[in-house]
Amino acid sequence: MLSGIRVISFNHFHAGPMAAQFLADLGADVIAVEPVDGAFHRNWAVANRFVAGQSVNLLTTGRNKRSLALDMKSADGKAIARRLLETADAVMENFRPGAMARMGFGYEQVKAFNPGVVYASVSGYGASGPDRDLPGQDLLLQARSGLAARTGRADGAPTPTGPVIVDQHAASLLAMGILAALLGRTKSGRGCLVEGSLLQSAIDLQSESLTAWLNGARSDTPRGYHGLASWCSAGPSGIHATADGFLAISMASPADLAVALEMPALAALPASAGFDRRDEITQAVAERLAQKTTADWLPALQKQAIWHMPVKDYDDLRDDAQLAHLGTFVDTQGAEGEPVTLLGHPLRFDGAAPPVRLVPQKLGAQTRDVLREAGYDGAQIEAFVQSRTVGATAAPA
Ligand SMILES: CC(C)(COP(=O)(O)OP(=O)(O)OC[C@H]1O[C@@H](n2cnc3c(N)ncnc32)[C@H](O)[C@@H]1OP(=O)(O)O)[C@@H](O)C(=O)NCCC(=O)NCCSC(=O)C(=O)O
Repeated sequence: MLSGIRVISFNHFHAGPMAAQFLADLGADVIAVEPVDGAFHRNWAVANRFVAGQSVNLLTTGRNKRSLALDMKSADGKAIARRLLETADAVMENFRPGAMARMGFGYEQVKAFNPGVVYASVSGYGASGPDRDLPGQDLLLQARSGLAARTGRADGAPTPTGPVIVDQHAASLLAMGILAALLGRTKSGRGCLVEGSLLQSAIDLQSESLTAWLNGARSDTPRGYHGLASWCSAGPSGIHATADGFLAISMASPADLAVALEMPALAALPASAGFDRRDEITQAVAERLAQKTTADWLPALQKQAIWHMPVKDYDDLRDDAQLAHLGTFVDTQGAEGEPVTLLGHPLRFDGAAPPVRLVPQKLGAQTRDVLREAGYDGAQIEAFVQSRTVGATAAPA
């Protein structure tokens, strides 16, 4: 779909590499440029988090990309980068604001020699403003944005929602922005600067609850599902313990619950009681659910068409027939032939998910190929390797 589109990705950590991977999955030629010692996300893992010699972070975001190791602070590295960037449809980076410009390749600098370029940046807090230089990291932004304060148990401490969800959303938004800019360019001929931030991603994740709050809705419950979304979720929406596990119940009317859970006291209540008497209903339902196992409850909940779901953990996901049907997990071979399991691309096009064309590559695996394509000859490339301007893992051709 994006075949013929060249993306030069200067990303590290999660948000930038993940956004680049979306484009790579869709067929773009994504060249991931890393320092000659490797980017943080390639190297960041204590020993037991390396899978088959590669960091989990690289396995997560390295799919379908070519790897170029390049010292962007050396004169030769800058010359190579310049040559590559002249051919770029899109450039991506997620360093702190100003880092790319210091290396000579900020938006204005690249636009001067590649006027049609789409240039995409993710920062922690925005490219300008009082907090622009703060380190941007998922957990910090969950704390900063209200997400942690509103999540967790109602009576517990602020709780992050899970690993790197803010980065993941920032990546999706950035990929969407890049695609829109590329599409716009086909009509106008002009490129543009696309900027995202983890802060705005974290805010965007809370669009429903925050919009309600901004418009006057308040909850007595500081945290938990009702603290986060009380304005649109009636009791007993939430996760409740059964005798042997947990069940999510969502948006059920008291009358339906009365039948499914055999709670006659609920039968006469109007649907609005789910809001007006939420705490009372929630407590009663929680007590009732705890009396039987999850499996015991399922037939009645299904019969009454109550929206429900047993809470699953990762072990369950591997055996989930629907996920398998969707091709969610891709068992393949890593860069050295070792067995690895990757996540597949989450969208389908004409019924099929984009394939894994390239597993996450060793650092600099395509350095020589990319430099040859850029017009350098074998002797020049080996001289760059010797001087550590580039890092290359493949044998000289
Ligand atoms: C993640 C960061 C806090 C990491 O900060 P730092 O490690 O201090 O890196 P900085 O971005 O400040 O600077 C990167 C430096 O690397 C240099 N650099 C980069 N690429 C190269 C190459 N190829 N060659 C030579 N030097 C290079 C670049 O010039 C900068 O140098 P100098 O100019 O000399 O400084 C920040 O990058 C950041 O806030 N990024 C924006 C938000 C974001 O996407 N965060 C990732 C979240 S991941 C996450 O939340 C998670 O995984 O969990």
